Parts: sequence; C-alpha cells; structure tokens
Amino acid sequence: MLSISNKLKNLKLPTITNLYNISPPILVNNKYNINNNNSNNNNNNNNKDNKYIRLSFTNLFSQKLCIDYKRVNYCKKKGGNNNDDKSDKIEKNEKNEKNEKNEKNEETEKIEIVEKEDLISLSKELLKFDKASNKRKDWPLNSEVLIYPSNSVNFVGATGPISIGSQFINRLIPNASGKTFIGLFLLKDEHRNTHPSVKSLEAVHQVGVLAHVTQSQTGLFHFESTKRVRIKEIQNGQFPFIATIEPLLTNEDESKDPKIPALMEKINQLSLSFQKLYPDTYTNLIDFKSRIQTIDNPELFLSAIINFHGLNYPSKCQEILETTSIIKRLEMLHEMILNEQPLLALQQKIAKELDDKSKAYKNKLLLTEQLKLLKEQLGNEIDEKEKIIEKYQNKLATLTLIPESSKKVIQDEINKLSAIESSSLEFAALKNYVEWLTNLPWGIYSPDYFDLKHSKMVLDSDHYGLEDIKQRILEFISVGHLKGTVQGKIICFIGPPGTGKTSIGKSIAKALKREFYRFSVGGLLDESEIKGHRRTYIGSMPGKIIQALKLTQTSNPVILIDEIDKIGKKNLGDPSSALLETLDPGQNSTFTDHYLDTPYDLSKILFICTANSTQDIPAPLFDRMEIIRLPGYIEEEQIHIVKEFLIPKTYIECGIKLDQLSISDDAIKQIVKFYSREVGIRQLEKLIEKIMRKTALKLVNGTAERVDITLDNLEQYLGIPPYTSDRYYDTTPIGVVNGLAFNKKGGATLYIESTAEEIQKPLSSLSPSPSPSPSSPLPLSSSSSSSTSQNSIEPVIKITGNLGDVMSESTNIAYTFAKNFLYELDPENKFFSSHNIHLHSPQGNIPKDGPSAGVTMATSLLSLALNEPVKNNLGMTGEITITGKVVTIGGVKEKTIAAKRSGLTSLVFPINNKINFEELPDYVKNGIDVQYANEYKDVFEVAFPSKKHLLNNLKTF
Ligand SMILES: Nc1ncnc2c1ncn2[C@@H]1O[C@H](COP(=O)(O)OP(=O)(O)OP(=O)(O)O)[C@@H](O)[C@H]1O
Repeated sequence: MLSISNKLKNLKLPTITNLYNISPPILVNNKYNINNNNSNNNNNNNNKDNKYIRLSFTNLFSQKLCIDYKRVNYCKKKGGNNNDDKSDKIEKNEKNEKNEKNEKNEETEKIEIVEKEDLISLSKELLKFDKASNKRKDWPLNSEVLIYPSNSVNFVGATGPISIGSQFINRLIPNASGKTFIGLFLLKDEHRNTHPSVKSLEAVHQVGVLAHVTQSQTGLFHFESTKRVRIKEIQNGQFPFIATIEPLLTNEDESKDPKIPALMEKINQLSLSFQKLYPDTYTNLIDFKSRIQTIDNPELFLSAIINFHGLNYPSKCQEILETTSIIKRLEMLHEMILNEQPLLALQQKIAKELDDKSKAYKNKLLLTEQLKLLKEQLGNEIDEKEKIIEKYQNKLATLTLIPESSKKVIQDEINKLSAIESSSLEFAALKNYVEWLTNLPWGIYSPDYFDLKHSKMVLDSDHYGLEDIKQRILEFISVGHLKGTVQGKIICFIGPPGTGKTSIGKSIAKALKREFYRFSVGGLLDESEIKGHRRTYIGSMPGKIIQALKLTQTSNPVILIDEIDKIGKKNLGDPSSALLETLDPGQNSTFTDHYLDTPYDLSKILFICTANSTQDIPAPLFDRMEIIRLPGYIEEEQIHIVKEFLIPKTYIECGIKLDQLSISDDAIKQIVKFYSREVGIRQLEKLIEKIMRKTALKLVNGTAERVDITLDNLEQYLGIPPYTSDRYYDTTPIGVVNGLAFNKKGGATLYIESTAEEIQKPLSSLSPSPSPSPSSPLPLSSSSSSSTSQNSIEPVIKITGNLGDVMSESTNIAYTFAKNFLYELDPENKFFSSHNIHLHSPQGNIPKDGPSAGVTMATSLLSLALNEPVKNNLGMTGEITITGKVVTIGGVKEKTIAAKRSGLTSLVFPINNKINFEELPDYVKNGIDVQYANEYKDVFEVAFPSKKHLLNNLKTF
C-alpha cells in the first residue's frame, strides 16, 4: 500500500470538485480550517500575493492534512491534532512541524511543496463555504452527497451500521460543523441485490434519506438517517456518484392535525395486539412500550414501527417515503401492518410446526443420548444385543448359496431383532428363530460318491452275510452312479428286531460318504415332530428333518427313519401324511417346516426307513418305497456274527484287551442256542456285553488277570440258560405237529397239539349214513366257553393258546375238513364222533393269529384220529380250504430260518411258495427237505408215510 506521502506526491488538484475524484485520494473529513495569513483579509479571492489560505483537515483516520493555497504543502502528522479555528494555533502547529522536521527530520514531515496554478481555482471553490446551506450543521457541504445505493428503504431516524468501501470513504467530505453525510437511496427493483456499483444514477430512486456517518473507535461506520431528500443534480459521471440534494418538503399544515396522534395510537394498539398474538414473531429486541410508544415525532415513530414489525417491502416503503403527507404515510403504514396479519398467522403456524419438529428432533437426540448413557451403564447387555445382531449378519453373509427369498426372510428377521427389547420374551423367541435359520446348511451338499469297491468294502466290513441285501444295495448305488444321483428313492428295510436294518442304513451313508442321522417315528402322534411347531407356541422348534440338517450341516445327508410301521395314526395332525410330504420326491423340494416358515429343499436327502412288517406301513408311503427284507439269521450266521463282529466290537467298547478274555466256540454256540431265541442280534449283543462287564470287574478288582469263557463256566457269567431248546419233543407224539409261524419278530416254530377224550355214550347218530353226514357242523368250544359235559350227545372241540379270530376259524375249518377227509380215508374210523377234542398251541402268552396253521391243525387232528405220529423233524405251513386246497402263505424265509433253528429237516410249503423257497440263499436251504403241497393229500403223504396207502380210498379229495 502506498504511504500517505507517496499518495500525496501523485496528487493533482485541479478543482475541489475533482479533488474528490482523484485517486489515490486525499482523505478529507472531520475538521477543516481555512487559514488566512492575513486575518483581516479573510478569504479574499483577489488577494493572491501573500495571502495564504491554509486548509487543515483531520480525516476519518485522524490524519491531519494541510493544504496551502499558492504554495501547497502536504503534511502528515502522526497522532492527529485537533485543530481549532484559531490561526495562531495553526501557525504554532506549523512552526512546531517545521521545528520538528528540522530537528528530527521525521516526526512532522513536510513532504513536498507543490506549486500549481490550478490551485488558485481551489481557493475559489473554497469560497463557496459562504453559502447559506453550508452553514447548516445538519446539511452537507454544497448540498453535495455521495449517493449510497441501498437495497432497503431507510426512514428518518433509522440508524445502524453501514459498510462503506474505500471508494466511498475517499470521497466523504465533512460539512462546516465537521459532520459527514451520505445519501441512502433505494435501488430500483431491477438493480436491487446486484453488484453495488451501478452505472448510472437512474438505478436508484430519486427520493432517499440523508444520513450522518460516523466512525466508531473500533473502526466501524454507522449511519443515522436525518432527512428525507431528493436528488437534484448529478455532479460526476461515474460511480460512486455525487449529487446535489434538496430536502423533501413536508406539509407543515398537518403538524398539528389530531389525526396524527390518533393514527399513531391506532398503530400502537395494533402493534401491541400483534405482539400478544404472535409472541414467537415478536420475541424481540425492541421494548415497545418504553421505546416506541413514547415517541411523539411521527417521522421517527414511523421508522421505529417499521423497524419493530420488520417490514421489508421496498416498493411499498419507498412509496411511503416519497409521500409528502405524514397522515397519509401513517395510514399507509397502518394498512401495511394490517396486511401482515395473515402472513404472521402463517408464519406462526410454520414456526409451530418447525418447533414441533425440532422438539421431536431434540427428543430423539435426548433419547439417543439417554440410550448411550444406558448403554454405558448397562454396558454388556446392549453390547450383547449388538453383538448378536452382528453375529447373525456375519453368518448370513457366509450363506452364499442360500436362495434369495430365504435370505430376505432372514435379513428381515435380523432387522426385527434390533427393534425389540433384548430382555423380552419376543426377543428370545426371535433370536432362537434366526439362530435356526442362520445355522442351516443352505445349499451345502456332500459331494456325490458312488464307488462300488468302496461301498462293498464298507458293507462287508460292517456286516456278516446278508449277501442278497448287500447285492441290492450295490445295485442301488450303481444306479446312483449312472444317474449321478440317488435322488427320488426311498429305501425301506423290513425285518425282525436286531437284524441289522439300522446298521445297514449307517453303512449306506458310509459307503456314499454322506452324513447320517437317525430318528424313530414309533408311537409318534404329533405331526409337528416331523414338520415342526408353529412359532406362535412357546418353546416351539423345527421338526426332526430340519434338526437333522442342522446337526449334519449338509443338505443331502442319509436320514434313517425307524419304525415307520409304528407311526401313530391321525391324532394331532396326521403324522403319516407329514411323513409322506417329507419323503415324497414329488413334494419335498419345497418342504416347509412349520417353524422355519420358509421352504427348504429336501430332495437331495436319501431317506431310508425301517419297519418290522409291511402290514402297518401307511399305504401311500409303502407305494413309494423300495422294500428290502431282512428275515433274520440262522444259528450258524448268529455264531459267525457273534464271533467276528460282536465280540471284537465289545472288546473295544469295554476296554478289554484281546489277551485278557477268550470265549470258546462251544460257549458261543451255547449262547446262541440256549440264551437267545431271537432271529436278530440284539439279545446276543447284550449277552456278550454282560460277559465283558463281568470280566472287566474281575480284571479291575484283581480276582483275575485273564478270563476264559468255556461251556463249564458260562453259567457263572450268564446264569442258567433260559431256553433249553426250541423243541419240546425230540420225537413228536401223536397229535403234535410242528407248524411254522411268522410275525413281527420273525419266523418261529409253533407246535399244534391235540388231545382227545372219548365220549362215554357214543351217539348212533354219528354214523356216516344214513344220518347225519360227517360234514355237518359240530359244536366248537373255546377256552372261554365252558366245555360241554361228557354226557353231551355231540362231540366238541376245545381250543386254547391265545388264538386270534382268524386262527380259530382256521381250527374250525381244519376240524371239518379232517372229519370229512377221514371219512373218505377210512370210513370205519369213528374217532371224531366218539371223542371230544382239545386243540392247543403252546406259549399262551404270545397271541397267535393267521390262517397259515390250517394244514398243521388238520394234520394234528388226523394224527390223533389215525393214532399215528407225524414224521419226525417235520414242519409245515399253509392255509387250508374246507375242500382241502393248500393256499399260499408269507414269510417263507423267516419260517425256513426258524425251522432250521429248531432242527427241522423236512418242510412242507404250499406249492405256490415254491418260488419263494427256491429264491432263498443256499445256506438257508441247505439241509432242508422241502415238499410242496397243492392239496392236503400232498401234506398227508409227507406227514404219514406209513398211511400213504389210505390215500387210494379218497374219492373227492
Ligand atoms: N449281519 C450283521 N453283521 C454284523 N452285525 C450285525 C449284523 N446284523 C445286525 N448286526 C448288529 O446287531 C445289532 C442290532 O442291529 P440293528 O440295530 O441294526 O438292528 P435293527 O434291525 O435296526 O433293529 P430294530 O428293528 O430293533 O431297530 C447292531 O449292533 C448291529 O451291528
């Protein structure tokens, strides 16, 4: 920035008018002094010679400037001196200045002496100070002011800060009393709020206010509007404009008009009422009662009211400013205030709404803060909740193979978690639900593995025998290999308990290298066990299938469902149809567990079911299954299994070393033969475990270092054998025949025993002819009905042994058939007419039923009638019709195994069961002499070889 001295060096002062436009400027303000060296010759224009006119100014920055007429010296004096009008003082100052310059050459600097002809004209201009207006303290020098374009209207009395740029400051001239003025004029609409420098005075309204400008100690400028003025004439051609102004006339006649105070009062009341009505708007600032109500000058009042209401309508305010009549102006103001009301109301409404919103926002902030505090105090609890949510979010992010719909379900549930109080029951339930959802193996599958060698090795190492079963399984795996999937198949193993159904299922999973899960549906009454409980129930959880998936962490495990034949019938929902829905390949790709409530694809699961018999498997399920039967084991097989599988397995399970225990072959045989009568292995397993436990005790308590189990000491470990033999008789007596039965526990031999009691008074009526015929029905007696007395005319048959309805009917049929058959075989034989008969099947505690004992019962009765025992070691099975036809039966394999176990060597099967027998593995068939019967006479021929010749007497049979 140029120093003052440098500025002054460049100074050109052609006229005082131009003085204002010179740049860089001389700052002139505050005080001026006209000094004439000759005090008697004041301001004489013509006196050019020795007359000095010295102007001395202190500008707004308190810098003192001196201008000497004719010889002009520009001086800068630091610390600015307040000059007064007295010339001697000025001279003194001048002297001081000179002295100081001479002495210090610094403090008072007489910068330069400029002599210019033009400066004469300056003195001329200065003479204009004599003008009347220039003598007015409240009026600018020569009525010239800088025009300050303003964006708002200022009224008389308005005060406030004003921003004055350097281009204005440079041109501000103080008047005779040292006051500096500026003219505030409203910019016309099109120029408002544009750049402050305007190109012509046309940009502003012609009426404005004269404002007195002062500078505060802090350097800020303030204005105070003093008069309404009108622009008269422009004095320069560029911004900032200087113009001469004239005061705006007021209507002097009005000054005493009572309307003025009345109007003022009216406006006061209105303002007060507004202040009350809209307290939010008039929060202010201005103390109305003491500051405004007391103003009696209407001009000042007008300005104060406008300020009070904050009325900022430039055009309307300009109109008021330009209006001559004060009454009119007050009226216009009143109207303007009235027009404010709707606006204020709206404003108030908006303010209230904003306030409400801000309150709500503040409340939210407050609550958030409170929550933060709570979090700090409760610490763990809330952190825990966030941790839980984060855990589930992370878990969900890892489920990349989950279907989108399920993912959305989980995401929604996680979102819900954050909105629920963590201590609530609802939170716990929802958390449990999300836990389930996020812990399922969505889209995770064990890779398919269909290696036949591996499968065979697994099956062989886990199971003895069962060759046909293993073969079926290998075929099944081969199909999987070709198809690439075992999807859509449900295997069902049917067989007596302990025959290895479950363990074969496990081996299949091992062979396919898949996870394995087993559960039983025996006695299951509630479908929710399979399909899950609905989430509305407390403690609800998914069904077994979903539990299996969570546990195995794959979506294609092998799931073994045990005892499907024992599944409960319709109770709570229908468990069997829920099972069907689960297993059915046509439906299970969109299986929806009640608890999960979102579909899960079960189609890749390999389901294996087990049952003891096909009889009770729900038909729709049965239709969809591939049935594989495990009939049970013969003694030899059981011995092998005990030796090669059970003993080594239980050694390990009980922690006994091989050299600490031995079980002799004879002992094993004894165990199989006389300690268990099952066709499975379970009972044998328990017996072996019992031996191991006892051995372990001996080894641990030190009573033995090694145990050898032989026939001699077996009883010490297992007690007395519960069964001596399956057979009650080494040689079957008369009336006793070995039948073959088949139930859920497998096959069994079943004795049919008959005894006779002669009737004391034989009835002649029983003779074959002429009356009655042997086919006439005879009274039948069961154990429950009282037996007919010995004196009864008609013979009776009594049956015992817990026989069911079908078997009782069979007895009746067999009895009728036997009488008729005997009548043709040996008409002389009156046995049936002279004897009451008792037919019994031992093991009365076991209920027995079915038609397949028909031939056995008939044979038993005929043995009695012929007084001939049946062939030794003979067993038979077959339903008999009343005319002697032998009808197909079931369970050939089981019956054969049971027969072998009982040491039977000759068997009779219905002819139609020939194929079943022939299909049996050789180790089962070996040692069995089988005969097939189409009619009863075929059975008779085998059972009574010594009576074979009687068959020639038959006419109808
Ligand atoms: N052929 C076999 N070879 C070796 N061990 C066998 C054989 N068959 C069965 N077992 C064994 O017999 C025991 C009982 O078998 P498992 O539990 O599989 O019978 P199950 O038919 O499923 O019986 P349930 O009908 O009562 O469920 C198991 O320890 C099993 O390993």
